[in-house]
Amino acid sequence: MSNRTSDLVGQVDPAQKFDVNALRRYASANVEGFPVSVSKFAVSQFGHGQSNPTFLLEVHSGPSIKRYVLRKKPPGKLLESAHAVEREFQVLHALGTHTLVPVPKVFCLCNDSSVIGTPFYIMEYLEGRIFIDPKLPGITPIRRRTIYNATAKALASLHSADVDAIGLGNYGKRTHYCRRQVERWAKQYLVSTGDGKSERNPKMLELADWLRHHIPVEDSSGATAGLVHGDFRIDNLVFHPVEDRVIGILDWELSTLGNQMCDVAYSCLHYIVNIATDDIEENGGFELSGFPEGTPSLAEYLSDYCSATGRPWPAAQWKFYVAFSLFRGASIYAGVHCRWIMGNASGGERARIAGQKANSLIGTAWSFIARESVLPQHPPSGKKIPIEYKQQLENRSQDQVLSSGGRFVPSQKVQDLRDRLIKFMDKHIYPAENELYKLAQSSNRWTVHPEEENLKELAKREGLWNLWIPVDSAARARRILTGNKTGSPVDGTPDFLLGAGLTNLEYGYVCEIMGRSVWAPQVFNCGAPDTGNMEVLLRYGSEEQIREWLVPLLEGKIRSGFAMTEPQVASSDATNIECSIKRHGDSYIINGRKWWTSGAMDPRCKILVVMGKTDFEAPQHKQQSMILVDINTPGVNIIRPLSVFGFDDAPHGHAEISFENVRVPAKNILLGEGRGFEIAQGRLGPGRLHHCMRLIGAAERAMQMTVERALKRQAFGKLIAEHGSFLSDIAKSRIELEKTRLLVLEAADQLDRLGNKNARGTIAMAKVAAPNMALKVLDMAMQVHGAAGVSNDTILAHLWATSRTLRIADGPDEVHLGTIAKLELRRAKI
Ligand SMILES: Cc1cc2nc3c(=O)[nH]c(=O)nc-3n(C[C@H](O)[C@H](O)[C@H](O)COP(=O)(O)OP(=O)(O)OC[C@H]3O[C@@H](n4cnc5c(N)ncnc54)[C@H](O)[C@@H]3O)c2cc1C
Repeated sequence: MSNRTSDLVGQVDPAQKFDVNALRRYASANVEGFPVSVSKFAVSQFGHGQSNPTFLLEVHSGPSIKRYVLRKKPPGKLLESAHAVEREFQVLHALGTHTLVPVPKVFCLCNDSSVIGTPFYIMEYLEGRIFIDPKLPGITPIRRRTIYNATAKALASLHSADVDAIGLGNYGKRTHYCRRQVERWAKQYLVSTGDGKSERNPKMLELADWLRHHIPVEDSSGATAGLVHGDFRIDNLVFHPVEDRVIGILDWELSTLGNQMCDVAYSCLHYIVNIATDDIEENGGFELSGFPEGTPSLAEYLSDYCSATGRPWPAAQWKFYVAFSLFRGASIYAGVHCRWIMGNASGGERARIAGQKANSLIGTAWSFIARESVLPQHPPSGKKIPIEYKQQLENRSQDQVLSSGGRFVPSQKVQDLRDRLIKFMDKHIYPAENELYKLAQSSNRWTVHPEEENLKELAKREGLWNLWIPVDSAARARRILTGNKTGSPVDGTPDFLLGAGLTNLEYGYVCEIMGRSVWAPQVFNCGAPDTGNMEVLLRYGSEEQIREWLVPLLEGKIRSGFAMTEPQVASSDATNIECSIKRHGDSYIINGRKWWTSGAMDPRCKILVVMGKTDFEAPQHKQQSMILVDINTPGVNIIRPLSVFGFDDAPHGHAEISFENVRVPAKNILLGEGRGFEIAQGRLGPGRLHHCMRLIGAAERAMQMTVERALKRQAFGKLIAEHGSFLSDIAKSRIELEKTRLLVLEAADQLDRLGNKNARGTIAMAKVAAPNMALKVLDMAMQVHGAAGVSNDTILAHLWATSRTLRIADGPDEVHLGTIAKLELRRAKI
């Protein structure tokens, strides 16, 4: 069984209390995005872990609650070089900024002890699961293997960090790590034991001698050197709330540069000894007490690590590394016990038995040294990959399209962007979903959650911004904004606003990831209807329109709406539209009624693209025009928000709006009178495909949730995953999803190569196929989730409602089917 991170907190230990008001003042001045008006500031303490006291900060501001984690040095006199929170901050900052190693984001470091008594830092709170017991009780055997594999991969990822490239080149000395460590922990042991302290064990001093004489040669060459975590155990990892992958590696107090095999051995100690917090028995590890079903053997775990890092098999040196880890553990426990005796250990009563645990580890080290063989000469054969491991590899290939060639294989650049997006979603979007929903369901629903704006800034900084902008449209904007005739990037241009230079096909691979959450697209400034409206301005906007409206939209400072559909006429046929746009001197006067103007309820919405008729007598497709209307213009009346199966999509919303004698400057017309249809075609092609791409992501999330659920829940004596009907449903869903993904990518590719008009048939096919596929997959997912699936406790119902609207919005299925059929018949006639 796992613990939710939030379950591990309790009241603050009286010995650890500090000035909460001083902390609050400091945080509001130094933590970016810290709420301005705080109604309640609650502090609780994490009970798990015994070294640097760690606290949960809950900051209430109106209906929203933000959570942070604070880590500080313990109060009182401390052992030299221990509890270095400054170093923890440094390593977390470097890894979080420059690598994909899963770590919580850090906000600020305070070295000033006058604030709360000791230095401290504040970091992101990760909502997830922590497995305190390495036996993983309550977890199905097949998931145990995945969790262990994820652990080996997390260790491999941190060991693969290029410390010189990320500013940690001087974080420690790389060579002779073990030699220095043996001396350090021997010395620490002496300091912690003796008169009036923990009782000294002579076997520990002998153990230090044995280690001094068996240090591996690689320790002096630095061959196994790099970033070392120093306390890498499964209970220092936060796993995703439902998925079996690591989202955060915690507790970096002992990190440094050095011999990474020490980390590896330490992460395996539960195979050798029972390190459960309140058990002091010797030699009680998995190898003796038995493996919980599904757990990989030590050799299999090591082999996972070695293949992820490309490390040689460590059979020859293994005895040293394990003995050293036990030795170091014993010294740490002796230190904890010593601090308990002196009355300043965080971790309270558990610290009391730490002296006995130290002796137990010393005893285990000597029995391990006495063993004849500690590891097979070679890693286990890779021939028999367990089914669940295979499954994980297959899952991986859904997220990491392997670059082994083929037509729809993204470039390295796109793959990198995709990886970064996946990490961003894991770290920031999924954990924020609940908070965002809470506000969207409260009486303040039509306000923007500050976290959404914070995430936008973060996405901008990480270069995950405006990725939807096609290369050609970016070039036009660049030409207009910089006067550079070639449209190629030049120094000083606002280039970060103009996307990553992706084609529509390339965008398909990344947009799909955003579609996994209804909240994600706008965080990356890639949400509808803004992208369609920005596309209109990029392609057809005058220089003045671009400067006034496009730039703030690209910056994400404002949002927009697209007002075409009207309640009184069948708007799937836009020739029916009745809204009038009449020229009067230097102005146009607009009169009409629109509904389903998405985004118009959003307080950030400042501009509407309105479609209406400038000439009711002109040929049928020349009557319509599009015009820009500032939403604050007199006569623009927001009548009500509409809802979809009860979801009003606050704060974005879908508005009914009346336009009563709305006067706008004539220069607001787009492209010219009678050009509305032409613009609509340009707007709708890519916009439709974006919907399809996001629907692939929604279906992919549903598949993932379905599988996870089916592997956890039992009905009639077996897992849902073991029932035949489920197997058939999930397989069929996968077929549907993959077919549709290929069709959507094909349409995007045709859009790039053939243009909007010539790609329209395939775009229409994708527009019909994608929502219908997503609905089927989501329906299956809801079925597997039972009643929970149709409730708002999972995201499935909202994703289903959104997918259902896309059989109507941006053209009902029948209209697209008509287009496909017409083209098919025309082809037959040729
Ligand atoms: C959540 C949501 C968001 C939206 N956002 C926007 C927005 O931001 N801006 C905007 O302007 N509009 C928006 N819309 C409106 C949407 O684009 C229209 O609803 C859509 O174009 C259909 O128009 P209509 O509702 O008038 O249906 P109608 O045109 O009345 O059509 C009703 C039905 O008639 C049938 N039908 C229509 N044409 C044919 C045909 N050729 N052959 C056979 N049967 C046919 C279909 O079954 C169709 O569903 C949104 C809609 C929803 C649900």
